[in-house]
Amino acid sequence: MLNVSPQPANEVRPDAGSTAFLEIENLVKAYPKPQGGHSIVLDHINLTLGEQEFVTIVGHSGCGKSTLLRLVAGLEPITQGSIRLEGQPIRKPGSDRMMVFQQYCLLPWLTVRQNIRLAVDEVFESLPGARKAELVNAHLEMVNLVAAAEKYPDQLSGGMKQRVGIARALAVRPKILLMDEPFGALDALTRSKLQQQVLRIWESQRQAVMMITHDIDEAIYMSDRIVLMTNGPEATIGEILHVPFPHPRDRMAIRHDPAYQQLHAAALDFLLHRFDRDD
Ligand SMILES: Nc1ncnc2c1ncn2[C@@H]1O[C@H](COP(=O)(O)OP(=O)(O)OP(=O)(O)O)[C@@H](O)[C@H]1O
Repeated sequence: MLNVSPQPANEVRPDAGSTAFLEIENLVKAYPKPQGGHSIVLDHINLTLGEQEFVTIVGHSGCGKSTLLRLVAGLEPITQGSIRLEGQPIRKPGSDRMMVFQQYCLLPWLTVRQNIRLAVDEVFESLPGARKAELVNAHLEMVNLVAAAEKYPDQLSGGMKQRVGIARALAVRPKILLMDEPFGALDALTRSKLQQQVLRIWESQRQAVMMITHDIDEAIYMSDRIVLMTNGPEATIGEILHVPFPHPRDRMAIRHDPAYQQLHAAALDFLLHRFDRDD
């Protein structure tokens, strides 16, 4: 039987074959309280990601998952500790770290093509126009949106909007893709199709991904490691589950593997028994 036993949370290693790429070390994030003092949201987070690794972050609502992603994106200052990408401390946002949000954040007055082109224009300012157009076309194709390229966001379904968001993020060739519940607003069927589509893209062009999800099946299907966070305040990494299935993955085939059931049970046990939460 495959080993899915959790790694101790503070001995986090990238997968074999990957180099240490993103390093989060003793990361603390605190926010000031209105009545004075601080509330610590994230407490001593240690995590290392390989440059081709797909990691999911799972934890109860409010534990600080989005905060962690925003810190990696450089959207907020860290309180203590460090985050380094290829050895360089992250201090501000950059096109090497692109975010995809649950709510699609497309500009409604621009077409699908223009939404993607805008990002390409901003990041590859000096690239010839024809080359930028090629990049946009390649990414429209990647997410099967060529036929919808001249449509506006309000003419698209939720799944199509999210595909635009993903194409826009990938078109600027980030070193790491940060996804905050990217399928959270979609119906089950669209969600399942888009999970598969994103996984196929990732399998063909491997890059570092950090993705937040509340869905254990999604985490097992898509990621190499599942980072389970303890409850907030002062949340930290409680456990990390290694997903042993090689890529490309077949959703139905892995579901029948005993290791799948074991992983599922381990994640549920963590969330429901060891770090339960009454909302
Ligand atoms: N700018 C801020 N100022 C003060 N507190 C904040 C700020 N941003 C987030 N928090 C607090 O940090 C905690 C973690 O929030 P965060 O959104 O990161 O959690 P989450 O795990 O992503 O939640 P969910 O799963 O519901 O999206 C919450 O208690 C939240 O109220």
